[in-house]
Amino acid sequence: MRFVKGHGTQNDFVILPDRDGSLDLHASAVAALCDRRAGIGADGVLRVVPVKLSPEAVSIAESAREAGGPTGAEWFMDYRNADGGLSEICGNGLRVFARYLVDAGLAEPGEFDVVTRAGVRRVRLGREGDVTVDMGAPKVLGESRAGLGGAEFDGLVVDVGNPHLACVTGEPVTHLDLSSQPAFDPAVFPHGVNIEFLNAVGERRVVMRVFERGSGETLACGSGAVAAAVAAARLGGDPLGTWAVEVPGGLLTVTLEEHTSLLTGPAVLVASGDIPAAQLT
Ligand SMILES: N[C@@H](CCC[C@H](N)C(=O)O)C(=O)O
Repeated sequence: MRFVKGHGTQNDFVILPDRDGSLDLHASAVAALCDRRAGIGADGVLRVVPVKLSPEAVSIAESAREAGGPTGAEWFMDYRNADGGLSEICGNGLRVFARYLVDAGLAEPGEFDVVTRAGVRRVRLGREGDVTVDMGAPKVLGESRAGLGGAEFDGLVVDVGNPHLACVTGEPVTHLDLSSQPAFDPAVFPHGVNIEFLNAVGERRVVMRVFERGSGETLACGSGAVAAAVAAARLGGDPLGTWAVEVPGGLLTVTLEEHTSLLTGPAVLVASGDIPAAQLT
């Protein structure tokens, strides 16, 4: 099977074009592909499947339509974490997914909709350059705490379609040891959580690191950047506006609007090749 490798601010993905919807992707195969020594290596997998060939995507698209949302999305981003688990959304993955569709001639540059497990999301891109994705309206659900290296961090519980705990540390985050899972309250996050640690470094600018559910520390997390901007904006007293989010893999821009949020950043395809069928079983 063909694959393409891409990344968005070094949050990297194996893209699997599944144009006839026939790929039965198991968690073990995803984990093997994402293995950085024995596999291709990635933070996650993006299966590219036509909406009409995925019953799951058809039902998500129908719900969106019934709620008065967009119609006509042709592609489903079936996102999997590096451990093989499913997630609702991946902001960086969605940019890379859109870049792949345009690059492969499966979509025209401009604006189009993509079905994700978090709902239908609009993307905007040219033939090259940055990609903007509409991440929907983040929901603040309360507060919780993360534990790391014997310290406790207060955080904001933010739903960006997937679960986040955004902790504003008030001090540099570069020294934090994110080599193992930070502690969190499983009663608040029964399905796990993505945990961001962030520090304000200027006017509407934060530095962020993240420990992602199912992938460990990654060099960027798009939905995490949205959650980080929400937490920082809340502390700053102005919930709307544009934030620069510096991550180890580069720079993301998040615009918080009244009814939605926009994530902008690079999306790059770096390689392609063939995966032996035996690797996918
Ligand atoms: N890297 C992603 C988020 C991927 C999913 C996440 N690990 C989860 O389990 O929810 C992003 O850019 O948003």
